[in-house]
Amino acid sequence: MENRIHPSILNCDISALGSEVASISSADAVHVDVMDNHFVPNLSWGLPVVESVVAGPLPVDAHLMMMDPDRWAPAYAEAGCASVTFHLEAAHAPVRLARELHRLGARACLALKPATDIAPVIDLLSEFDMILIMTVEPGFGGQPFLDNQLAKIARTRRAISEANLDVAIQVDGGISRETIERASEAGANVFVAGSAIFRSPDRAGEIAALRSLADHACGIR
Ligand SMILES: O=C(CO)[C@H](O)[C@H](O)COP(=O)(O)O
Ligand SMILES: [Fe+2]
Repeated sequence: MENRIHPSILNCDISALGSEVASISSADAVHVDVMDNHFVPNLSWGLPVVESVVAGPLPVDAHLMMMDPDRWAPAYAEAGCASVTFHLEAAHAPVRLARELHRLGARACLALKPATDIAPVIDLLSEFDMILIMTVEPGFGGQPFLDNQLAKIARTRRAISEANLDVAIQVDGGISRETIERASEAGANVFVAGSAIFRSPDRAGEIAALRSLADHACGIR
């Protein structure tokens, strides 16, 4: 499975959104964090900002950290996001919502906070294109990677292989040159990195370095 790098623009310079996104054009998609100050203790932006990122050069991976995604997530698919990620902890009917996102032409992704077990949703994996295993508590960029999520990544990858499914595993939070190999070895293949990329003076170089480390760690050369 191909490794993908999705820079998070959470801590980019929003006053220069166009050139900030252009600076990561070698990435596979741009990860846009939507926070509602209820599901997480932080507020970022909503649909109008996401729509302006959709108008840019990269596919948009929308990470919705919000209550009641059943009500709000379909609008992000309608806006043209390539994938829409909602949290299991906040969803009322995750399967119905995944099917609705697919009907609207987006990929559907299910996110789990660090304390949420994958076991109760193993039988639902076939409904999703991607599972997001949070490697920090959602809400803020720049937090340290939680190694205690590696076993969950490995369990999820095993379950996907055993069911012979083609489901990506995304990791988000604390991904850097120091941590990406561990996540890749455990079975992740889509890597969100915010501060590691946006704090780098050479963003294209950082994206290439992360991709290369992930490729080597899982055996792609
Ligand atoms: O979802 C998120 C936070 O809830 C962000 O995508 C994530 O934190 C990225 O930032 P960093 O790479 O700096 O940890
Ligand atoms: Fe995120």
